[in-house]
Amino acid sequence: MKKIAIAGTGYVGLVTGVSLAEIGHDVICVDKDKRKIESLRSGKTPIYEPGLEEMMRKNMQKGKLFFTTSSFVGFKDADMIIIAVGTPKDENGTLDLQYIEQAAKEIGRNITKNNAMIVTKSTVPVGANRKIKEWIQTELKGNIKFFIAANPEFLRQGSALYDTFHGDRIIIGAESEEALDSLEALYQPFGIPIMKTDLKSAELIKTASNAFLALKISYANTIAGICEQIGANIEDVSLGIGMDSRIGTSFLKAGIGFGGSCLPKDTAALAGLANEVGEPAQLIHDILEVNKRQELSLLKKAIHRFKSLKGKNVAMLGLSFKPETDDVRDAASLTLARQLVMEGAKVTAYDPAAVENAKKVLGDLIYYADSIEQALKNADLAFIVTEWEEIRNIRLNLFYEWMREPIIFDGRNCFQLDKVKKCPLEYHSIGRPIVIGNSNVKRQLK
Ligand SMILES: NC(=O)C1=CN([C@@H]2O[C@H](COP(=O)(O)OP(=O)(O)OC[C@H]3O[C@@H](n4cnc5c(N)ncnc54)[C@H](O)[C@@H]3O)[C@@H](O)[C@H]2O)C=CC1
Ligand SMILES: O=C(O)[C@H]1O[C@H](OP(=O)(O)OP(=O)(O)OC[C@H]2O[C@@H](n3ccc(=O)[nH]c3=O)[C@H](O)[C@@H]2O)[C@H](O)[C@@H](O)[C@@H]1O
Repeated sequence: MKKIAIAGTGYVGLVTGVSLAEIGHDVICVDKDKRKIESLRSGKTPIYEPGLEEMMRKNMQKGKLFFTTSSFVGFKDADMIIIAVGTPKDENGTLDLQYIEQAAKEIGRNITKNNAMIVTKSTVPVGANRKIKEWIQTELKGNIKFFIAANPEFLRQGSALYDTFHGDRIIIGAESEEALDSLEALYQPFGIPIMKTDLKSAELIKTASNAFLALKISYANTIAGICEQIGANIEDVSLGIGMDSRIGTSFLKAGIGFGGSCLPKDTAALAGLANEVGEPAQLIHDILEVNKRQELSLLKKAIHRFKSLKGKNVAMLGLSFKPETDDVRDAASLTLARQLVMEGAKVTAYDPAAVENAKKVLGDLIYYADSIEQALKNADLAFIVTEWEEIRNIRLNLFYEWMREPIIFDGRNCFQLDKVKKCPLEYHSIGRPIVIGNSNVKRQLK
């Protein structure tokens, strides 16, 4: 078994570290963030990810998994170091490599083992692994040989552990056969198909994959717009398109747009790369344009419906960029909340996991509720932004019971239209006809 160090204990680093410990390696996770490391040492994961905390504690108890803030302690005698630090968007929309550079230099200063493998899991622009090699080399003491490899990560937040053990493929890119073979051996126990390639191809596979997923969503959202104009139903249209096995049904779900820390950022990075190398790539720019419009499409419908939202009590159900995560990075909820407030609305939001993170971004711009009921009480209209199970399972009559006016703008098409029709609701969704439900309504919809 190898001694493996991980730089960065975010979604990717922590899940990777826990999973490698689970298959028997000795893992030490290094992070600059003292609070995170303290929390991890006490057995608490700072992120919400199903099954992760239990597996982490088990491996800590077995003595297979450690956490430190010290690069020296983490990297000094590691056989392999996996870089999993963040690569956020910089002000030009490209991937910011400052944390990668710091980590690479710390690795260079601290590695002692000859033939150590330095593996980059963070999503990086094409060419970054070459830079990583140079950054390590500038700091190396003595004549230590090391290998670099690109090993992009494809896990999804909310199902990160499941994806690590059941992913579709593992991509490894390296300059030498030795490095490729060593990584192949590491990943064989996961029983997932492994593809070996060169460094640049591995790097490009990552951003091109995320941009393709984003493309499918923007395509579905574009078709949803057409559905609204002609009175068709996007749910059926997407299903019908996706039943062609060459297309596939996944990632064709129309909604309020894609968010999260990766799809928007990686699509922008790919568009940036195309610009940089002088390759026309309007298609990739359009993916982002469609998404920007989509985030505000429901708001437009609400403004059209009410003429003005000034003074309206608006309930917002869901803040995270998708269910089963507390992450609000690039979530549609943020754009929508800000815009609603600009329109003069009073917004009260509920989310089962993401309120604390949303508060860090939105502060007291909006109100936060402890329950769906509290958010909906006396609301003039409600937006559904994230399809948490709890939200999908609301008994439809409760909208009527709790809200001042049961008028819903559903950004995730949570409810079937024939069920809505039986309830006293006004229901607007994405790519489907507006439904004015059962007229057995005590209050007249204004
Ligand atoms: N979140 C996701 O679902 C996925 C993310 N990725 C990519 O993986 C990378 C990491 O993403 P996340 O885990 O979401 O990031 P994150 O922001 O959750 O975590 C990054 C961690 O790195 C730490 N860090 C920064 N500089 C450091 C250094 N020099 N040494 C040690 N630790 C350092 C930070 O304190 C932070 O805890 C990004 O490039 C991202 O694009 C790839 C696939 C999935
Ligand atoms: O590089 C990354 O970080 C990861 O980015 C995405 O994973 P993630 O951001 O966790 O979330 P997704 O499940 O892809 O959802 C992204 C957004 O698209 C939206 N979406 C997804 C699917 C769909 O059909 N329609 C749709 O609007 C979701 O609501 C969400 O806002 C990819 O799915 C992962 O493979 C990749 O590893």
